[in-house]
Parts: sequence; structure tokens; C-alpha cells
Amino acid sequence: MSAAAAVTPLRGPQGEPVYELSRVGKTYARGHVTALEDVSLTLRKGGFYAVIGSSGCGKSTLLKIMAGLTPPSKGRVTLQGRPVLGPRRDIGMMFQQATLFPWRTTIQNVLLPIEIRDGPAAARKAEPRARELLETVGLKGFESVYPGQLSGGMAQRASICRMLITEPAVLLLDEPFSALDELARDFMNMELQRICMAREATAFLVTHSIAEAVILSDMVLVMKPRPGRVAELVPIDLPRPRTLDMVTTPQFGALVERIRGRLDKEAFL
Ligand SMILES: Nc1ncnc2c1ncn2[C@@H]1O[C@H](COP(=O)(O)OP(=O)(O)OP(=O)(O)O)[C@@H](O)[C@H]1O
Repeated sequence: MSAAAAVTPLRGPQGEPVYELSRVGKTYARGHVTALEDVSLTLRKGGFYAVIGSSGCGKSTLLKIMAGLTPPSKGRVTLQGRPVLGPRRDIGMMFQQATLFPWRTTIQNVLLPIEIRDGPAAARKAEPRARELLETVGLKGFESVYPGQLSGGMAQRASICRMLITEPAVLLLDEPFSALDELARDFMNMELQRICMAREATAFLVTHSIAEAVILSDMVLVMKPRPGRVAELVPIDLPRPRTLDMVTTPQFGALVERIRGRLDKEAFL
């Protein structure tokens, strides 16, 4: 079979709507700071979306509103047909730092969301699933180890398992690998792609890296500041699965250039 024949068709933007944001706005400081203005978006099942923009253009605010961690000042957010009014079971989140509890072993950290949600008996029942997840990210044998004995990349892999244990429909990712060195980051990005493709998860990633946005996404959202808004949607029509060697192709280079041209110069300061 040729390499081209092994490639799966583009997924994502063709799927059914999962998240719908309608004219979302957010002000802070009693209306004096407009962090977001008039953001309308539809994210489709299985799609990978990345948001990129200069510091202060509202990326984290948008993610927090989608997560139900902060309410919008205007507009509406629905997920799987229901309004997002607070944190939800069908949303998984991951942040820049692994945020594992140092006094719990790796597997106890992975099981924590189940324990909080359904109690210790349910967590015990979910143990085989947690072991299976840890094995898929290469952490077999590290189940009983404490976070202090894990490398940064291993801790982030454990965090991915903790996010996936509740089987969320959407993954909200706020620069999850930015604290890792470049090699670990490349590896984790490919892991993330594999997991999202296998589970048909919908992912929304905040990043400062144009290359990372392009290699992972079906669609890149370019944000601009003052007021924070989504200025452009750039579809990424590279075939899947993506591979790291695609970064040397002219098509990849052209997409990076196109996005770079749309960003404010402050994005690179
Ligand atoms: N709690 C808050 N109170 C007041 N202003 C805030 C608050 N949170 C964010 N802002 C302001 O809202 C705007 C958007 O901030 P946000 O953190 O969403 O931007 P960002 O694009 O994620 O930035 P960065 O890339 O630096 O993380 C900024 O002007 C910021 O100063």
C-alpha cells in the first residue's frame, strides 16, 4: 500500500456541531476592560482547533468561558445542546503545569476525578481503565510512583490520562506542553493527535506556537486584541495522520507564513 493510500481523510470540520458560541463577550473591571467581543464559533465533533494571538488578546478568557469557569458578560455557549453554566463532566481540561498532587501516586492522581465525582468504590472499579490509559502513554510500570519521581513529560502524560479517565467529549488545552523541551513537546503533540483521532475527541488548544497550531489543527483561530476577537479562521488542509516531517514541506511553510502574516507584531515580542 502506498503512503498516500494509508492517510485517512480530513476529519473535524465535517462533523456535527459540539460547541456553539454565539456573540460571546466578556468585560472585566466593571466594564472598563473588554477582554472579548462578539465571538461566534461552531466547533465540530472530532475537530482539532487551535487559537493563537498576541498576549492579552483573550485566549485564556475564551477557554475559561468555554470551560464554564467564568461566565460570559454577553452571548451564549452551548455544548452538546446544553448551555454551559459551570464546570461539566463532558469537558476535560489540561493546563501548562501538570498539577498532579505530590502525595498521591500516578494512578491515584489519574483516578482522582472519578473519586471526586463518584466516590472511592467507583475509583477502585476504574483502576483497570486507568492502568490501560497509562500503558497507552508509555507509563506502564510507573503506576505506584509519586509525581516527584516523574520527568516533566511523564507528568504531563499522566495528566492526559487524568483528563481522559472521565471520557470527556471535548478537551480544552491551555498550552499544555509549553513547559517541556522541544523533543518532549513534539512527542506529546503526536500523542495528543493519536488520542484525539482514536477517540474522536474535539480539541481546543491555546498555543503561542504557529508551528504547533498548524501541525495539530484542522482549523486555526487567529485572535486580535483590543478588543479581543477572532479575526480569522485558517483551515489546515494537511492530511492525517500528521507527522513531524511535514514541517519541512512547502505546504506547511505556506500555512505558517499565512498565519504569521495575520498576527499582530506584538505576538512575537
Ligand atoms: N480577572 C481579570 N481582571 C481584569 N482584567 C483581566 C482579568 N483577566 C484577564 N484580564 C484582561 O483581559 C484581557 C485578556 O486576557 P487573557 O488572559 O484572556 O489574554 P491571553 O490572550 O490569554 O493572554 P496571554 O497570552 O498573555 O496568556 C487582558 O487585557 C487582560 O489584562
